Amino acid sequence: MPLNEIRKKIDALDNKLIDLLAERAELVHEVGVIKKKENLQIYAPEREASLLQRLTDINGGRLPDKSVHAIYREIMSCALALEDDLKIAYLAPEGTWTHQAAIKKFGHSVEYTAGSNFAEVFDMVARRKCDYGVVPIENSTEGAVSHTLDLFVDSPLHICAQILLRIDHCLMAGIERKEIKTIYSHPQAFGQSKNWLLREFPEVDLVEVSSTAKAAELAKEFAADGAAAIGPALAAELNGLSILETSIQDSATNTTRFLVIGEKFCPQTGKDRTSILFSVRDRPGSLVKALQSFDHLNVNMSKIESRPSKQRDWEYIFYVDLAGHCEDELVSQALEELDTHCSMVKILGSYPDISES
Ligand SMILES: O=C(O)C(=O)C[C@]1(C(=O)O)C=C[C@@H](O)C=C1
Repeated sequence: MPLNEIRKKIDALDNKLIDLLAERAELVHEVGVIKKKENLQIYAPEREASLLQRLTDINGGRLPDKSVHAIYREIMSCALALEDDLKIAYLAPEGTWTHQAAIKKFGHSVEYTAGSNFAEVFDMVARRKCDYGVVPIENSTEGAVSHTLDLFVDSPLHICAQILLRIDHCLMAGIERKEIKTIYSHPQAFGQSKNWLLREFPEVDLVEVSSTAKAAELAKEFAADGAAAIGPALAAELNGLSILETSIQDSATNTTRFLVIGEKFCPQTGKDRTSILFSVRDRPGSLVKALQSFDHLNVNMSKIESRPSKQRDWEYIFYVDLAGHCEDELVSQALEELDTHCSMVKILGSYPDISES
């Protein structure tokens, strides 16, 4: 078929797509009206998870599932903006990995507000200045983000979704590689690129700052003093810096897990994850007995972290992730049993256990 004929067919299809999208938007508007009347959450991660799964199941065309998901991410982003002016809090400045994780989950049509640190992100959601916040919880090479874990202890917020984001760090600067005297970055990014830094820049000063995007801003500001930064390519672009090397992290599959925090839990989807925190009574065997609650009921525990309680020296709070939803029969029984061995149990949230980054 000649090119102009094919383009005519594409135009006709695009006209149909626009009509279909408009029809979808009408229905989404109706959903929004019902949700507001019944005081339901506008963002419905359980519905998004089942919708994306259904698209994967029916997709038999040339487009890979990843592309279909990306298109629908933006369609659902428009829906969220249409139903309400959804506001999402992330770690400032623009271009941080947290910002990129937030966009991966909520798309480009919702509003974003930057907090200067993670405590402020929690606070903006708790004070209802934002509907949801995005915070990192763990990295596949560097482990837990302890600051986020600590913030959950006193927060009334819940976890309603998770985001997995592949992290590819770049070395960026406004100067040449041989002129670099100082490299700025976030401690997690330094940790994720440790071996590369020791090999390539053993003599250079490493300065920790609050985010990788902030590091890029400093690399620009102090270029004349020999400054460079480690962080996302987007931060280089936003600050007009050159990328001197890509993919410098020690693990090729370096991935960070982020959490979406909000006021309410997410309903069951059939493939969920539950995050809890607890502290045990100061008695022999109490931690073992607490953990046996999961084993007895065959509930899989996928993660455990401990943090100082900050109330008394050598007293700890444990963070555990479980397979299943807290309303699932076995998980709920395991949590009841756990309660009998603990001085405190807090369910942080149950949310869809997505596995693709
Ligand atoms: O079904 C809903 O609850 C909607 O609000 C619609 C919709 C969609 O566009 O399909 C939009 C946002 C939600 O997070 C999930 C789904």
